[in-house]
Amino acid sequence: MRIEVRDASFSYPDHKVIFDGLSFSLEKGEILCILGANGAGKSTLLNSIGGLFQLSKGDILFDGQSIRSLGQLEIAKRVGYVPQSHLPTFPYSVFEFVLMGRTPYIGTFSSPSDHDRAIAEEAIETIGIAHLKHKPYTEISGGEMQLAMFARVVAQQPELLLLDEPTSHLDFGNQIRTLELIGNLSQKGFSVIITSHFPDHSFLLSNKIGILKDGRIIDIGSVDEMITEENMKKIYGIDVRVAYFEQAGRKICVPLRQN
Ligand SMILES: Nc1ncnc2c1ncn2[C@@H]1O[C@H](COP(=O)(O)OP(=O)(O)OP(=O)(O)O)[C@@H](O)[C@H]1O
Repeated sequence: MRIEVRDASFSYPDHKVIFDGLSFSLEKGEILCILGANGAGKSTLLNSIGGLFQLSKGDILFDGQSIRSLGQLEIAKRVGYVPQSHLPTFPYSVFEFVLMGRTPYIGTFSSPSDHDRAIAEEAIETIGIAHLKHKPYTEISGGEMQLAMFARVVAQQPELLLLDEPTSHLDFGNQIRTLELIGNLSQKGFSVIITSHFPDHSFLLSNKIGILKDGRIIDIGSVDEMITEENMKKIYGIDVRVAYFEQAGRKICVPLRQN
């Protein structure tokens, strides 16, 4: 699905403007990684693209159609959202939680079909959490919850994935496996918008980068163009080195000692 954000602005009810006049687009199968300091407005932007927050100005278009004209069910089928974190309320099993990803496809008075169950099983296998399947969702760790949310969104089979720091609770291995999975999903045609606090991860995803600062996308471009020592200083206020690391066969971005 092609996504276009057109002259978008957003303010919370306290009238604080979070972003103003944002415009960018994303083609089907592309990954856009939004970088920005704490409080820059990354989550607010994802919530707006997912139709959870209403823009104060401008528009968001899915394949040329304004999300204002799409119903909640249509958006729920097309957009999969993995928030930064959430509080579990009911002790569903992990399997039941993942199966909920099928909700937009199940009629109000119907139950999940064998097909829905098979898709949930497959998503659980893909994410590698089969060992958690029967555990209550309220009794798993933060990282396991993040993986379960990822499985749920994979079961949902949306066209656009909105991932708010999807690796923030994950161990070193699961971070890399999740990034690879995101890369595979984009190759299958999923469009992905991801926020991250790890510029180095961008070199593993080789995606498009947008920098959100002072309520604007100050620049958008390829990883090589955007992950530079100057830009990292501009966003995070620290000195970093960006260099080609031969043994890894890729560029890396590492912070320097600041004093
Ligand atoms: N419900 C709200 N009402 C008013 N202001 C809010 C609300 N939620 C967030 N904000 C403010 O909006 C700004 C952007 O918040 P947002 O969560 O989008 O930032 P972020 O870039 O995702 O931050 P982080 O990297 O810390 O997760 C912040 O200054 C925050 O304090």
